[in-house]
Amino acid sequence: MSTFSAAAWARNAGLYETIRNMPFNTELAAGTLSEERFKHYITQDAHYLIGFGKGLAIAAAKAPDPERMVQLANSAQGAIVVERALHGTFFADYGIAPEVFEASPLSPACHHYVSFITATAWSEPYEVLLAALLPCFWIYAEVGNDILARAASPNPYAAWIETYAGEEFQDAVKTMIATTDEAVAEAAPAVRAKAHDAFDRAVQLEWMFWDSAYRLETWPV
Ligand SMILES: Cc1ncc(CO)c(N)n1
Repeated sequence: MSTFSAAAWARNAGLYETIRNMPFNTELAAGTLSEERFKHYITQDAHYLIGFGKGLAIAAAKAPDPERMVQLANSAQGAIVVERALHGTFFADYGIAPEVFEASPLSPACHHYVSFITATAWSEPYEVLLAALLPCFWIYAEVGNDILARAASPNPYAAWIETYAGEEFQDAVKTMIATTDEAVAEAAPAVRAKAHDAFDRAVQLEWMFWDSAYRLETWPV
């Protein structure tokens, strides 16, 4: 049987192609993405990263051995470090005041994604939780590399691109893939099937997150 990650990626290869060609990512690479759309994105992403960090911290608590605990706890910290960077430099550069951020609601797509992660974190076993968190790493590593390869230079979004195409993030992703494969390899078939469902759902939610930023999504009522 192939590794979980190879099977999961193969199931989502078509959707990954769709994601990398989304207007948000194409325009970000070209440097033509509107500031309004990028601001919507980083505001929602700051909200998202707090939920993502919480999911990773719960995964750390569920980990079967101290090595994995430390790794996942470090990733939880990493998510908050990126969130702080958004809050610091990015919010300052784009004129997003802290109180404006505090008062901003999660968009429907962000709310859905964070709710999915926290529900999975509290209700599902370790293997399924890792599978739900893996696309957040893996899709960004692939999209980051893909955008870097075709990015216009200079690009107003260079700092964002470097975060995800950078070696530190790329290494964290490789470790997360290995950790997920190791966990799912020992899981019962029913758990492996749930892990696939969680991975597929997270890839869909990644698409929805970028799409919602592009549409400047708000609550309809
Ligand atoms: C929505 C989303 N998914 C994944 C990442 C990468 O951690 C991010 N910053 N935001």
